[in-house]
Amino acid sequence: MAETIISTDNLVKEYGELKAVNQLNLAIKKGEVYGLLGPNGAGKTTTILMLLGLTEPTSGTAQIKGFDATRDSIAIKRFTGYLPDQVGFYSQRTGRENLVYTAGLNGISAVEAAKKAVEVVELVGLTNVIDNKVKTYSKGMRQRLGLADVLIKEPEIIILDEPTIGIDPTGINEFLTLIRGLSKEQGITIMLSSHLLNQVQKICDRVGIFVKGSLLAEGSIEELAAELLAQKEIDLSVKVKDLSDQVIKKISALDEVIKVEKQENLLDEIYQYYFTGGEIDARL
Ligand SMILES: Nc1ncnc2c1ncn2[C@@H]1O[C@H](COP(=O)(O)OP(=O)(O)OP(=O)(O)O)[C@@H](O)[C@H]1O
Repeated sequence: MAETIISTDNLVKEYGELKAVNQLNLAIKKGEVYGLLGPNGAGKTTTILMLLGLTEPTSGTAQIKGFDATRDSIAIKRFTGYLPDQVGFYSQRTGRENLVYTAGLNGISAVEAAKKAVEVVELVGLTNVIDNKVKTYSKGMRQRLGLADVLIKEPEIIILDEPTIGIDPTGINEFLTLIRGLSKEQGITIMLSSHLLNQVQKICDRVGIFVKGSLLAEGSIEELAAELLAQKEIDLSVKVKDLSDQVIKKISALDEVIKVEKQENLLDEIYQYYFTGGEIDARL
């Protein structure tokens, strides 16, 4: 069994009356891709900031590789890369210049940084544009450059906060594949936050469902689905405009759908679908 590399113990963060993070206990294993899944405001960013020692817990502790996040944050930064949701680059400088500059800030010599920059841009697929100014990069390319910026430090752990926001669908798939590859091919432990289940389920070994500062459930997507949905019929009501009989027929034909029932009133039409779980939303 792999060792625990990221952990929190009854971690709490309060902002006045608000409990942004409430008695959080996490244990993330070395080499895992772990997804913190929750809606906006659930406390994901606050948790990440506490893990990195960038904000102090109200109570409880956060540790990475046995180092306390509050007391030993400098040690943690040496082996942990952090990709925030908005990565700041000098837009008038090229990708290469930005990488070499931040590598210098991390104590890497100019010669070494120049060499490593070539390696990491190859890994993230930016070789062709590395000498273009960052202002010409798309959001997806900026995220890749952000990842290159993190990789240049050769981290053992990478923490990403909502890494796919603003990227187009093709870019999202490529970026997620890249992240998964880093974990599986290089053994890097990945923790990422997201509010999008379909993205988290694509790449994460385990997922923690985080709502209003608390972890509601945790496990692989298969375990969570089994636990939450097994043998349960879900009654789903959807308000729609101009839904044709043909679409209703198609929905009825899905394996998961037990019954489709149309209800009408004067103001709107409500369609109810009964299904046993699974990927109905993705397939609609
Ligand atoms: N510095 C702060 N001062 C006061 N309240 C804060 C502060 N930072 C976060 N909060 C509040 O704490 C709660 C959790 O915020 P957090 O940013 O951690 O959520 P999140 O899950 O990352 O959501 P999002 O994706 O929207 O950032 C929110 O209600 C937020 O308004």
